[in-house]
Amino acid sequence: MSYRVAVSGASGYAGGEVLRLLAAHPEVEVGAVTAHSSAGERLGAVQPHLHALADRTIEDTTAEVLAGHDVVLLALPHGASGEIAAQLGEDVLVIDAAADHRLESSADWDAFYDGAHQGTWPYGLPELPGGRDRLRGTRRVAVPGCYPTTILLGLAPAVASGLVEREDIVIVAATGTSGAGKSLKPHLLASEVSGGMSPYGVGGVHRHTPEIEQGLRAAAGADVQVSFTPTLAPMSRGILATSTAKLAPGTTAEQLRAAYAAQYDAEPFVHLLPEGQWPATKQVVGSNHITVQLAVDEHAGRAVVVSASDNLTKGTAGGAVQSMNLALGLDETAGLDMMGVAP
Ligand SMILES: NC(=O)C1=CN([C@@H]2O[C@H](COP(=O)(O)OP(=O)(O)OC[C@H]3O[C@@H](n4cnc5c(N)ncnc54)[C@H](OP(=O)(O)O)[C@@H]3O)[C@@H](O)[C@H]2O)C=CC1
Ligand SMILES: CC(=O)N[C@@H](CCC(=O)OP(=O)(O)O)C(=O)O
Repeated sequence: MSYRVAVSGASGYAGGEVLRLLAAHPEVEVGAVTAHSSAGERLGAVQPHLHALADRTIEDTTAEVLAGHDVVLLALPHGASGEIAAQLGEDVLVIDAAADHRLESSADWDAFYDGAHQGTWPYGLPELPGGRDRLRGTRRVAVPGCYPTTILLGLAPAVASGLVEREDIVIVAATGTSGAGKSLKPHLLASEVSGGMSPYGVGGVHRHTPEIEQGLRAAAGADVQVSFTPTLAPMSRGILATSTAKLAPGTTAEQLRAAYAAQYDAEPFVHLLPEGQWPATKQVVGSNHITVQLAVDEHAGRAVVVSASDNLTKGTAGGAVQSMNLALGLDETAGLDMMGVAP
C-alpha cells in the first residue's frame, strides 16, 4: 500500500527537503503540494533541484486541498501551521514541522512566542526515552526544532544517567543559514554572513531554550536548567553543538562513555563516534544521521559533548519522515537510508 502525503510549505527550505525525501520513499506517493505566495507556480520554478516533481503545480494551503490524504506534512511558519492544523480531520496523520505544538507549558509558549498556544502533540524525537511509544500509531506529531534535536541527542544520555549536574549546563551551537528559512532577511545577505561568524539570541532568550529544557527534563525525570547561545555560521546547512556540563561527583570518562553507548549502540541514526573522532557538519549534511562525541575535561570538572546534524534533514524533514514511519507502522528507517554528502 502506498500512503498519499500532502506537503504544505512546499516552496520553502523545510518543505523542499521533505519533498526530496518523500520522492524517494518506497511507501509514499506525493499528493498535493501547497504554499502561499507561490501558489499557482510550477514547483520546479521555486525548487529546481526537485526534478521528479518539477511539473507539479503549487496550490493554496486550504483544508479542501489537503483533504483526502493519509498524511499532511506541514512546513509552514508557526501560527499559520496551527491555524490549518485545527481544520484537519482527526483520522489524518498530521506532522507539524513548526513550533506550534511542541511545548507542554503554555507559560513557556507565552514567554517565547506570539499568538495563542495551540496545545501539545507527541514530540517527534524517537531516540528520547519513551519516544517511540509516544509516536507509534499517533495521528499528530510535533517535529522538534533543529537545535533541540541536535542538543537533546547530545545531552540526553548524560542527564538521564545522572552523571552530570542538571543545573550547570552550557550550550553553544552554530547553525547554517537555511535554519532561518528562505524569505529575505538583511542579516542573512551573503555579504553579512560569508567569511565570518556571529552570535544571536544571546542571554537565554532564544525560543529553543524552553524546548531544550523540556526534552532534557523528560530524559532526566527532573528539572534541568541550561544556558543556550546560538551562533550563525557561513554555511547553508548543518548544526554543530558544543554542550558542557559539570560532572557529578566521582564521574569517570568510562562511565560517561558507557552511558552513551548503552543508549545509542542500537540507534540507526545516532552515532557515538570512535574515541578520538569528532563530529563535523560535513559528516552528516544531506543525511538523517547525527554524530556525537564526548570527553571529560578533568581540569574544569566538566563533561564536553559535541553533536552534529543537518538542520534540514535530521533537524526537520528527516526527523519528520522518521516519525511518520513510526506513526504509520512502517520500518522507521524507510526512505532515510541516504548517507552524507562530502566534501
Ligand atoms: N529551516 C529549518 O532548518 C527548520 C525549519 N523548521 C520549521 O519549518 C517551518 C518552515 O520553515 P522554512 O522552510 O525554513 O521556512 P521558509 O520561509 O523557507 O518556507 C515557508 C513556507 O511556508 C509558506 N507560507 C508562508 N506563510 C504562509 C501562510 N500564511 N499560509 C500558508 N503557507 C505559508 C511559504 O509559502 P510561499 O513561499 O509560497 O509564500 C513557504 O512554502 C517553520 O515553522 C520552521 O520553524 C523547523 C526546523 C528547522
Ligand atoms: C539561522 C536561524 O535563524 N535559525 C533559526 C532556527 C530555528 C528553526 O528553524 O527552528 P524552528 O522550527 O523552531 O523555527 C533560529 O535560530 O530561529
